[in-house]
Amino acid sequence: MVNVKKITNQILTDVIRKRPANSFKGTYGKIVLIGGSQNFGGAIIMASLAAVYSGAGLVTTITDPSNQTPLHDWLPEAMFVDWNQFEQAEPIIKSADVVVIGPGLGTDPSALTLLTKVFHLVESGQKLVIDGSALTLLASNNLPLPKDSVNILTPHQMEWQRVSGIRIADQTPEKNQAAANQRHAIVVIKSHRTQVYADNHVYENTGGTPAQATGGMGDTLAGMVGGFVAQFKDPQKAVLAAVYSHSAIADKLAEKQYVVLPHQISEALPKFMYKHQAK
Ligand SMILES: NC(=O)C1=CN([C@@H]2O[C@H](COP(=O)(O)OP(=O)(O)OC[C@H]3O[C@@H](n4cnc5c(N)ncnc54)[C@H](O)[C@@H]3O)[C@@H](O)[C@H]2O)[C@@H](O)CC1
Ligand SMILES: Nc1ncnc2c1ncn2[C@@H]1O[C@H](COP(=O)(O)OP(=O)(O)O)[C@@H](O)[C@H]1O
Ligand SMILES: [Mg+2]
Repeated sequence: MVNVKKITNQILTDVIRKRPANSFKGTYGKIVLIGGSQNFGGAIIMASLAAVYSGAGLVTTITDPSNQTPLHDWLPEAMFVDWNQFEQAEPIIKSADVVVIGPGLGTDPSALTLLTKVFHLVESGQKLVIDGSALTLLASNNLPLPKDSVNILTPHQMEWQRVSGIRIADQTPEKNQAAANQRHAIVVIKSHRTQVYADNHVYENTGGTPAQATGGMGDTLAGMVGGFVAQFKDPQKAVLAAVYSHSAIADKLAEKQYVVLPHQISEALPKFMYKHQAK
């Protein structure tokens, strides 16, 4: 039997450090987010919002040009690169600490081309968060994961079924762990009680509310995971802290509202992280 450990609020002070006085934006990581087709622009905007509001030092969003103006309306802090201009995107991807790919990426041939290029570009020392359409493309094209990066997959149960071949009804901790180990990846399987598979350990979240069941909630988590791993040393713990924070903020908001909007989670992050940073 696999031992499933609970993720509790202890993870917050373990991970969220007090910012050293002698620091600058470079201290908090360079992150690139790739996604947002013409129809799914909101997904990459929500993910980018989460990355900036969780404290990532420098954020660049590589997306369809139709998203430039709404991105900057929501988030002047993010830089924009047109995903059709790969020669501009390439050096930015190469120099990133963290790459998040997939929110609203879509699954057309140009999305697959972009995903494949990114998989070839990422190197050791980089962290790669693979979410949404990127997971669907990975599964339908049988793409091998990049070898050298730290790979973090954030599927919901159906995306995990596509990636692993394990049907939702059969997604037991034993089977999930074997599939995560085989991929040498940190896997966040999202559901009403999200589980994290990392380095032969299994963790289960203790928070979360049906008020979170709204489009964009996972895009927001992908941006948070990116923001946390960009800043905090241990990628596994950073992922656990992001998963916990995402639902803890939602639980708090849901005490007084029927539905929690993804951008409200991002907006609450700076105060939440301030409150729960290491003393
Ligand atoms: N505003 C936007 O631009 C939005 C864009 N989105 C993007 O749309 C693309 C497609 O993602 P979707 O997830 O919507 O579509 P998918 O088709 O990939 O997955 C949804 C399917 O999975 C099933 N499913 C089973 N268990 C589930 C679970 N625990 N959680 C969620 N679904 C489960 C659903 O019933 C549904 O049939 C992604 O790139 C995503 O990032 C979505 O995030 C929605 C919002
Ligand atoms: N009933 C629920 N209880 C707790 N968390 C939920 C519930 N429904 C959805 N969530 C959370 O919302 C997020 C949904 O992710 P995902 O399906 O990828 O959304 P999207 O792709 O629309 O952004 C996950 O983090 C999941 O854990
Ligand atoms: Mg999703």
